[in-house]
Amino acid sequence: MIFIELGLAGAYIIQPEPHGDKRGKFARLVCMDELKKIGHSKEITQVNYSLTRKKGTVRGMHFQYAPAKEIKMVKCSRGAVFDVIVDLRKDSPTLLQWHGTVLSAQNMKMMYVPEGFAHGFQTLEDDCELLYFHTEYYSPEHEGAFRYDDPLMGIDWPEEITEISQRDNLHPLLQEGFRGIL
Ligand SMILES: Cc1cn([C@H]2C[C@H](O)[C@@H](COP(=O)(O)OP(=O)(O)O[C@H]3O[C@@H](C)C(=O)[C@@H](O)[C@H]3O)O2)c(=O)[nH]c1=O
Repeated sequence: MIFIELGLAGAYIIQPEPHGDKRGKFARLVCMDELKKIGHSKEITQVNYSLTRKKGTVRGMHFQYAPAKEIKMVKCSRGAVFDVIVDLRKDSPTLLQWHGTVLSAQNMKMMYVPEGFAHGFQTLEDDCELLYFHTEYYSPEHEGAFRYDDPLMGIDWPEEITEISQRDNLHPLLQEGFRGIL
């Protein structure tokens, strides 16, 4: 398991190191012992799954406020997605900066999303499956979100947007002068 530091402090790409043989592959995806290397000690409370049917679909941008703020690790287990995180941490020198990486079943990469970050993705193929490993329980009353096309961060989605939930389409833009969360 390799941890690749991103320009947004505390965020990583986790690169699993699969063992291959003629049957296929075996890989560890989450290992609390290895995660200590990046200072991670919180337990995983939930593992969630999503299937997105259509190429070009966007889901996001989502986060949870304190006291339900969470770390999540995101893995694409089928297909390929452009996965995006946005730094929303108050006083962070990279506040409102975003990072996007292709996660695919093939490359096995996982996004390590720290607390205080928003997350979203766009599918690059039909029928994409994601697995999420969370450190907090789902808490609708602490959910936060903003629009995927918020000009404050100007995420450069790689594909034409073909599908988005009504809820995601109605999220507000972040206010001018937004100072972050946490
Ligand atoms: C996120 C979530 C949703 N739900 C329910 C609420 C709703 O009825 C249904 C679908 O929820 P949503 O429309 O919010 O699903 P979705 O838009 O896929 O939400 C996900 O988006 C990506 C970008 C993330 O980062 C995830 O953490 C999560 O927020 O599932 C849960 O029961 N538990 C959960 O943890």
